[in-house]
Amino acid sequence: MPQLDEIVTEIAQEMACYSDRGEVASYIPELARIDPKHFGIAVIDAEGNAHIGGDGDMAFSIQSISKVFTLTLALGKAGDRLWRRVGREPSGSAFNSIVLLENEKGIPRNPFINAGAIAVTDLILSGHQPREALGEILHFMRFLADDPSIAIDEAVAASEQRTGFRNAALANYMKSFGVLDNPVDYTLGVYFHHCAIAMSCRQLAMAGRFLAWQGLNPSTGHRVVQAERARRINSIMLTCGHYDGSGEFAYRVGLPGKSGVGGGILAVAPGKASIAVWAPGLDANGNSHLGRIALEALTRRMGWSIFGA
Ligand SMILES: NC(=O)CC[C@H](N)C(=O)O
Repeated sequence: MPQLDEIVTEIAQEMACYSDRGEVASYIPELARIDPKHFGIAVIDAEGNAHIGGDGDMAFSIQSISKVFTLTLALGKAGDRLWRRVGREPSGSAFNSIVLLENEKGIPRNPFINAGAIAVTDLILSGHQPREALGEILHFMRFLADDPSIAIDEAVAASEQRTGFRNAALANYMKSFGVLDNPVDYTLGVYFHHCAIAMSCRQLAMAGRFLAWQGLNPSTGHRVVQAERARRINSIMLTCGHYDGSGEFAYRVGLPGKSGVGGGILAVAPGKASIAVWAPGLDANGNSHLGRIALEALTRRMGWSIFGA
């Protein structure tokens, strides 16, 4: 698709010129060192072609984007039982907020806020050692992206482990309601490490293909999940994937998407493309500032919003 190639190149050039790039996450010290000038984009189209722009092959910390893949694994393990320990409604509050947990008896609003993702990680961990659970998550990412080189950035994991007091508070609070089965330290250790997986936009867009093609890996025809499950994961990405910025993201971009504080966003144009962007500067909700602007430009030019051209 030559037109798509041109659009991706144009967007990468446009993003390089922006001066307002948002603020790099500083609460994880290792992420604070990343240069906000980076911008990467990867679009994998229906023919399986990868269109790459800017730093689209540079690895970054995927952070909360990993929550899409842990949710997929946990649903594979527990099916609808998962929804007994986590909800699927937007929270209307920050990704690391604790306020709703008291009223809702330790049941997090959705699997993408930190509390929800910690509860999902705890479910994956049950019956395993932390090392095995982490191995399963990493193996799944490598399999989906068809790339065995994907690895965890240990410096990022250690950095968050040292400073993740708020996540520890969320986990202990849920534990007090009996929502977590495993020792809090074990669950948090696996959570911090899967957030610290490093991937490029190309690798992330590859890994997201099953969500754009009804649960199938389009290049092998291999089924990752049932079509219904892919559709449902997409719906949660649309309503909850950007925390308290999910409404704005739907309004401007019009695709299911999941952000991470490393500045990445995975977005899904069903039947059309799997897309990843990366720009480390964040907006007030902790979502990539330029990443959202780039996705808005892409969906507008391609007519890809799920709400119409
Ligand atoms: N929004 C995010 O990417 C947050 C993930 C990060 N690891 C945290 O727990 O704070």
